[in-house]
Amino acid sequence: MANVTTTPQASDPRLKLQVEQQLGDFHLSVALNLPATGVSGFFGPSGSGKTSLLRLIAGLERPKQGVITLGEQTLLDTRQGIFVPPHRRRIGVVFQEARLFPHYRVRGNLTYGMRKPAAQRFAEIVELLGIEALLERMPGTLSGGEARRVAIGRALLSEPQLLLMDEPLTGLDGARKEELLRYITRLTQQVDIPVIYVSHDAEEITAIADHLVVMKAGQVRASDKLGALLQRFDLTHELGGFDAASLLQGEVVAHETAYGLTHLALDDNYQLVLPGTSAPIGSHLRVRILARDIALALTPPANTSYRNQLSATITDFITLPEAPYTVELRLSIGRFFLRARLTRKSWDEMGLAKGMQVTALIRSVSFTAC
Ligand SMILES: Nc1ncnc2c1ncn2[C@@H]1O[C@H](COP(=O)(O)OP(=O)(O)OP(=O)(O)O)[C@@H](O)[C@H]1O
Repeated sequence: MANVTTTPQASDPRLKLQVEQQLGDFHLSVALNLPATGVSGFFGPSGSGKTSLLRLIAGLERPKQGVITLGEQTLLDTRQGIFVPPHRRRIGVVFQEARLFPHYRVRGNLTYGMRKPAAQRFAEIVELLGIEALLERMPGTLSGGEARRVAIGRALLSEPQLLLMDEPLTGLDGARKEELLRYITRLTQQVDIPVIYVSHDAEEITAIADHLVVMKAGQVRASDKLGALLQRFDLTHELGGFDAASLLQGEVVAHETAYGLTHLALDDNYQLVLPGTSAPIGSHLRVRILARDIALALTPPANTSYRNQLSATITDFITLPEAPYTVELRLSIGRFFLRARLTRKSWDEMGLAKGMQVTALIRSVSFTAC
């Protein structure tokens, strides 16, 4: 797909912002550098300031004080009196609700505001979002998920240099939510436009984000690669608590079709067995595993139904004050890291300690591809 931006080094921050804003009793105070590529998730509880921050980036609000730059371009500099209005920022915004024009067909909604070069990409984007069959329909006849897909298509066809998505799955039921999340994930992998994705749902954000910004009470609590933040004990509560998880990425190397299993190579030494996927051999896949779905053994057990037995080292552990009877562990598996959680009783009885070699036992069904 055509690239609407120049291709900066991945390490170059694309969006830099430093803003202060008072909204009634709420004070937003944020300094951030976000990467040029991939999906940056804004995550935090309701009222932490995610939407307010998004509105500042889009130019829908003008902060009292701050600087926002996107690549080489200054969008805001209050000291120099620079404020680029929203329609000149080339930032696509997808809100919680689709906000389509009710009297235009889907095709008209998509082409409204479409920049000329994007016309060649029309068919490609329509296909990517699976909305070919909807082009002649009126917005009022679309389901919630379909309308969101059209809204995403419209934002993309305006050739944005940055795409903002504010809780695009809100209000959809389980199946529709999963379907739209799949479309969005595929889209963000194929369209070379950085995305900021706002959500308060830990599972949703870990499925889609590459970089994560954790917001709390108008401030940035943490900002880093998602995989790195998921390993942090101090963010356990924020990032899912009981559902704390790790991510692993690898290459699909085999499908056991007779048993509905897929083999994923993390590197030359480590392979995972997962529920079967349709991902082609050679493609890369990201999988999520909950800390509570990992068991440990001191030696590799024989005759077990665990399909994954991985040699691991305990690199760190902690007992969190909110869960005194469990032990949170970090395991290294080659160059990869996994979170695990055991009862304190197992930890004591097995005589576990930092630096010990163990076998991590994981059922194949515990992995979710994302
Ligand atoms: N114009 C405004 N005037 C007064 N208070 C405001 C205004 N806009 C936002 N706020 C307050 O700022 C806080 C942050 O709101 P914001 O919508 O950014 O949070 P959020 O993290 O996106 O929450 P949610 O997940 O519920 O959408 C809230 O307490 C909200 O009531």
